[in-house]
Amino acid sequence: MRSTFPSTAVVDFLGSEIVPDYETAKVVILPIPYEATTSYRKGCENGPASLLEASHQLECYDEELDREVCFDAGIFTHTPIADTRNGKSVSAEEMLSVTQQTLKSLIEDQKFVISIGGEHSITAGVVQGYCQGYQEPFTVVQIDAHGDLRHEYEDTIHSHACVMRRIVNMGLPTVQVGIRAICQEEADLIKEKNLTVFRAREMAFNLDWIEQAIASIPTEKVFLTIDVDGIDPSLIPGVGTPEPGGLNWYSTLTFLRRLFESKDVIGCDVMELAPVVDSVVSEFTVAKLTYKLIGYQALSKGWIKQ
Ligand SMILES: N=C(N)NCCCCNCCCN
Ligand SMILES: [Mn+2]
Ligand SMILES: [Mn+2]
Repeated sequence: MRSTFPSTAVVDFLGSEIVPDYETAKVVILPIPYEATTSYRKGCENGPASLLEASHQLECYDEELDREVCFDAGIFTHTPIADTRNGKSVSAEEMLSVTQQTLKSLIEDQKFVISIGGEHSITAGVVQGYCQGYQEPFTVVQIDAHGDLRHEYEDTIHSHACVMRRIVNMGLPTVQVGIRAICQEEADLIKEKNLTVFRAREMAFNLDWIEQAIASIPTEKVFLTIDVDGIDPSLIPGVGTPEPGGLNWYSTLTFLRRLFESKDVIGCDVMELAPVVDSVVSEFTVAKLTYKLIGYQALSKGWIKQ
């Protein structure tokens, strides 16, 4: 029986029976159960454990890709870092530093890392790890309801509502998809810096948005950050700041498959899952989304076992 609250015990993605050694795994799932600045509904520090627990209900066989992707990829689940559960306090600086260092060393080991959060501010540390691990330029592609472009929010520049501003300030190109909630400051910044933003309202009536978004990415390498509130809250109600009018399931998958086949995706994160008591819809959907990312990467990198 599933307990009402996710336990803090670490469970492996998809279950321990299929877990490879670290050495043979191509994919590492990195849980980052950190929450400090969420502004509305709380609970994203429980996102990683609920996602991992829900992943045990996934079929290993991906019916779209016609294979048991987990055996092609080898998926190793890392121990959690920057864990704020049970009232533990972790400063933003500590979280960013441990996240960056952990990513850097996983990248050196040539792992494809999917970081799972936790609040979106973590992505600044993840991206810093990629800046250190990769010499070539890359674009940060963000799926999100929110622009996350404020300079600061509620007295901190490390708020989840500011993470893309941090990334823009790092000098990296960005492409934002699914955006439908921004403030005046963000609207001004988008115009001033001519940022590439695909707005959910326009995407709903423009079936060509997927090809336009791919074409707008200026580099071969991409880091993908998914704030799960970018997807419609009817599919993933377990988020802290829900916004109506989000991406639907098959448009999301079509976009992701095209992204992985046309670009070199160097890493991803899946952030802001905040499980709802007595419903497993959100965590199961996000676990499935995570497994689809692994499948599309396996396809694009040719990790196919016969
Ligand atoms: N990235 C996010 N989740 N951002 C949330 C921003 C919340 C804005 N509240 C505005 C209230 C103003 N009265
Ligand atoms: Mn968001
Ligand atoms: Mn966000």
